[in-house]
Amino acid sequence: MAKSVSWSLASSVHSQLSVSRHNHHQLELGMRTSPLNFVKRQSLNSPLSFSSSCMGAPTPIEDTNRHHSTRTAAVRHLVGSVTKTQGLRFAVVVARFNEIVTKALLEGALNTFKNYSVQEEDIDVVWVPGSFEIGVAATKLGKSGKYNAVICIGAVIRGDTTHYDAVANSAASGVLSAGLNSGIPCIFGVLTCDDMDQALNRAGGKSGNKGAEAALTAIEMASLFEHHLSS
Ligand SMILES: Nc1c(NC[C@H](O)[C@H](O)[C@H](O)CO)[nH]c(=O)[nH]c1=O
Ligand SMILES: CC(=O)[C@@H](O)COP(=O)(O)O
Repeated sequence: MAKSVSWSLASSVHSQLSVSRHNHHQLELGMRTSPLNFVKRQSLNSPLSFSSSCMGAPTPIEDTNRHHSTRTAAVRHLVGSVTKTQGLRFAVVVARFNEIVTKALLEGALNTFKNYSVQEEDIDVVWVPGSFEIGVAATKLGKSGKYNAVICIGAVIRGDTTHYDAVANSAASGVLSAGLNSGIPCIFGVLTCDDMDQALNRAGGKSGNKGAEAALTAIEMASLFEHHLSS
């Protein structure tokens, strides 16, 4: 049986995960300049080159981290692959409240699925009135057994009262509970913003598209569960 051993992880899985996710984002935006350019170029050429599915000779990523590294063949690192998407199924729960924002987030998510070869017939989009309702729908979808991951999209924008805090906190804990109770990754793609400008900037504006990032997270988690954590 093939063992899931990564040779290239050095100081921490988490640090490279964040670098890699950032890379995918940058890849979409076409930006390649960064102090971490060398490491990033590795991942740009070979998405998730540290992935458990990529065996072989140590990579330059490892060499750059030699002093922090505790490389050993006995340690297994299990990481989802964003390139192994075949057969993965996703549900996207979208809140209609602040629809101008949530539609743009959804579009970002669907574009990412397309870019990573997730088939349209493997995606269901489920609409709910507001972010408060996302959790219960995500729980139902997660428990249905039909999906490898559920993406939750909403936009909570601060008003004059404390209502914002109630809706934002409920949305976050609802999505968290949905994942924990269903055992299916439920991804938090709910914006919590002070004003509409902040929200639009994160829905395809100058701060990127959080829906696209949520979709990439969903793919990675779906792959992790399907290829490494299923019993
Ligand atoms: N104010 C926002 C809401 N409010 C609506 C609630 O989510 C919910 O639908 C209602 O309280 C009925 O249960 N929803 C958002 O998504 N964003 C907001 O800014
Ligand atoms: C999420 C919200 O808080 C918002 O729509 C409600 O606004 P307000 O606090 O002015 O009632």
